[in-house]
Amino acid sequence: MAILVTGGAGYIGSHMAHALVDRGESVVVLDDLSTGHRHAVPSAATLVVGDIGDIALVRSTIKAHDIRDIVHFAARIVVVDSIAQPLDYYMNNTVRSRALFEAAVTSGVERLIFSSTAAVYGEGGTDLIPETADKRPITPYGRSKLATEWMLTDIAAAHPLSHAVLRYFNVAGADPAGRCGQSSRRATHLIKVAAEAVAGRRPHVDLYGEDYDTPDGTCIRDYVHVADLVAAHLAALDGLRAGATRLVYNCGYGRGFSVREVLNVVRRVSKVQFPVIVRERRPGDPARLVADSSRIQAELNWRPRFDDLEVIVRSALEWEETLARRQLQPA
Ligand SMILES: NC(=O)c1ccc[n+]([C@@H]2O[C@H](COP(=O)([O-])OP(=O)(O)OC[C@H]3O[C@@H](n4cnc5c(N)ncnc54)[C@H](O)[C@@H]3O)[C@@H](O)[C@H]2O)c1
Ligand SMILES: O=c1ccn([C@@H]2O[C@H](COP(=O)(O)OP(=O)(O)O[C@H]3O[C@H](CO)[C@@H](O)[C@H](O)[C@H]3O)[C@@H](O)[C@H]2O)c(=O)[nH]1
Repeated sequence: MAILVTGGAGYIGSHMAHALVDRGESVVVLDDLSTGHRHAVPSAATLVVGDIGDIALVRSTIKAHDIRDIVHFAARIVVVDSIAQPLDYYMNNTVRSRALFEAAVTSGVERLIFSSTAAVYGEGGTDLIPETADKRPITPYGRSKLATEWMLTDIAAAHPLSHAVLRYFNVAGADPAGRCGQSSRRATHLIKVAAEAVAGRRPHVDLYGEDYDTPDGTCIRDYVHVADLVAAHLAALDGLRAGATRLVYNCGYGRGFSVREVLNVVRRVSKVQFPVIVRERRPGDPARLVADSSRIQAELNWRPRFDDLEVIVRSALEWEETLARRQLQPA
């Protein structure tokens, strides 16, 4: 019996794959390596290179490895790209997820965890966002994920598929054991981009907009350490295995930091004064997204261990150094 991790060669999925191996599970990763890396997959896991939309491949993988659980990370994730390439985002995030779900329900998979996003909420407003908040995504990325959530809800109402929907806020940092981290070929995430600037891999950081209706005019996000996020997945998996049929949780800390604050922390921790250039707003950026994560804390007893922006930044910087050392950073 094994657990299938789609997108397990990617940033978050590889951390989950390591955590599952660490606790003695048999892990199969399905990844097309479009943005993922072979080196991120734990050596104890089986890597199947292929597409989640390939129903025959997914079915044969489920059968060959007696898969009962799927953790579904595979997706396109760059919000601004989704605005320029909506067809690609709906295809990869929604249509191919449908194929994966069909293969799952017709092959007797019992449980599935889906990577959703704070982007389903759209403009977050000034309060903490609970799971019950209105879903008004403002980008094709957010809509492609919300459509997939709805699809999963409908499928699970008709078929015996217990599931968890985890809506991540802004994920950052790296494996505390130093085995994996964010290795994107074309990084767009703020902390990763700033870490690349510290490492001298980019000349400056662009700051997208300082005219938002926030205290310093820059966007506010809730940055969550990838190790805490993985712990939330393990708790959700255990909850499903213990009999829960549907779980929906925000994954964030409930504390927001502005872009300026994040860049200041990166400069302070790294002691590198990389240049910051103020640009126009980036399309698709809500002013503020901060989680109300009381539900996952109460129901799964999720207790973050790394909820400190300096710790997150330090972890991202260390991974950037590791990448440089191993010369794994992409051209
Ligand atoms: N990074 C964040 O801050 C964040 C926030 C909210 C939600 N998420 C969600 O978390 C998940 C993982 O994101 P990530 O940051 O690790 O991104 P990532 O790009 O590092 O990982 C995605 C992985 O999926 C693979 N993949 C993509 N399409 C595939 C397909 N059709 N078939 C097989 N493999 C495919 C890629 O090769 C890659 O390894 C995504 O679903 C994303 O929407 C991420
Ligand atoms: O070089 C950069 C990169 C980002 N930002 C700003 O930093 C903030 C955070 O941006 P980013 O790190 O790209 O994350 P988001 O766009 O908030 O989106 C991330 O977080 C979402 C959940 O909130 C996920 O769903 C997405 O996959 C993930 O990309 C935004 O205000 C950006 O405009 C900059 O100013 N300069």
